[in-house]
Amino acid sequence: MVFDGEKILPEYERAKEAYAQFGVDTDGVLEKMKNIKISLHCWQGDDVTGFEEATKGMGGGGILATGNYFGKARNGDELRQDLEFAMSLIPGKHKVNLHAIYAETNGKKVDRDQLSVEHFEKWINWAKEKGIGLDFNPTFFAHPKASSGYTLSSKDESIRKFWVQHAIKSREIASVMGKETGQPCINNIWIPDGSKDFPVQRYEHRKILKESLDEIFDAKVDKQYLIDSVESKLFGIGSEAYVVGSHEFYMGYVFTSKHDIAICFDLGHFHPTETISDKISAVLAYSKKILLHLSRGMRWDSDHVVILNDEVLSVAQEVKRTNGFEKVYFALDFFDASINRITAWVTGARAALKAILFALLEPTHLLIETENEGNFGMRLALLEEFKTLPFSAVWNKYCYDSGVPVGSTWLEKVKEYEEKVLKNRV
Ligand SMILES: C[C@H](O)[C@H](O)[C@@H](O)C(=O)CO
Ligand SMILES: [Mn+2]
Repeated sequence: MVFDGEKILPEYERAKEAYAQFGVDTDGVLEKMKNIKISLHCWQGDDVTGFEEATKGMGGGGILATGNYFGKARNGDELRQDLEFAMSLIPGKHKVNLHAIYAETNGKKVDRDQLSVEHFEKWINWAKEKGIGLDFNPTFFAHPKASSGYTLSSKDESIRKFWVQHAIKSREIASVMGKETGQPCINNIWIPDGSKDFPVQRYEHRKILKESLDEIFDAKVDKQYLIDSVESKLFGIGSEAYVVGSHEFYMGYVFTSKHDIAICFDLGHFHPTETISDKISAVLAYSKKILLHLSRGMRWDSDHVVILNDEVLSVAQEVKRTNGFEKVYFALDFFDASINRITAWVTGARAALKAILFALLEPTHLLIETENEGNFGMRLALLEEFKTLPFSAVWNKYCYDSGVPVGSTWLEKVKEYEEKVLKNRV
């Protein structure tokens, strides 16, 4: 299929008219898309391995990338090269999300409680050069001090202190990343703490976690460019019965903390029939910020590649309908090692952007009118009609304007990259 200006532009003009009939200004929506940022998670590029020699491939903490597709990035340069290539296929200017295990320490063993900004210099310089923002995550898994299943909620004071120190260091690193790139850096805390079978002491660990979080957030770190967030989970591999940092735990924590902390909702971290979309307006009634980890739960797994499914669409619609684009931050979180990793990134990012564009193109004002009139039949019928407006012509225009491949043509570029670059990584 060939996509060029001669095809894209007239199709867009027709789509523009179709949307205008419902009072939607497509040019205005495309302008808004320029401000939409998705944080691209670096860990899809190497199956969450990281660069620490001592813990490489240690896994643990419920994090498990399955599959053995060739060509995964083996070091910082390869990972940055792959990210750059993926970003060249994704419309818009986005961010990159790092984990502490992606520190570059020049072959020196630096334990996580000793990490500092110098170990992320290459990432920061690269981000500045590309004009992209960075986000950050302390890594509480794949480490001998996490092998008991408890980190920040550990009863062993030396273990707990180690992880508190790691979290404080991470906040310091994120704060500098934000300042250096001139864009807020979100430092997200997710811990794997929990147990396989039913514990009898649920409260004790939660009390300890609360104390650890207080210590972490009480530490004086410049917050001008730093956004703190905490992420809950329902269960993980090895923590099927009990997760210390549950949804209720963190909701209570962020709403009662004296510090400004965002809650992170991972789409794969809830009961299979529970939706994030309904939580957005509930939380925005109390909080100014939400971080979303866009993922796709599949039975026991929470980390499949994002696709344009009902839930991702509903999430984007809720953000639009609550006027929440300034308050909700979008990040990707999945890891699939069974397919080309660039394909995974690009598919997920393009799906998320499609959902956001679709939501922005919604004639919401008409839906509100019918709802206020109590005409719910009309609301339902309009929602169905809007699904077949010529969305794809606007999406193609967005890709075209952004200078990235239109339609499925990006897959040819991935094939070339696979041949030229990925196949040489043995
Ligand atoms: C690697 C990430 O931090 C991790 O996926 C976390 O965000 C999560 O969702 C764990 O299930
Ligand atoms: Mn997550």
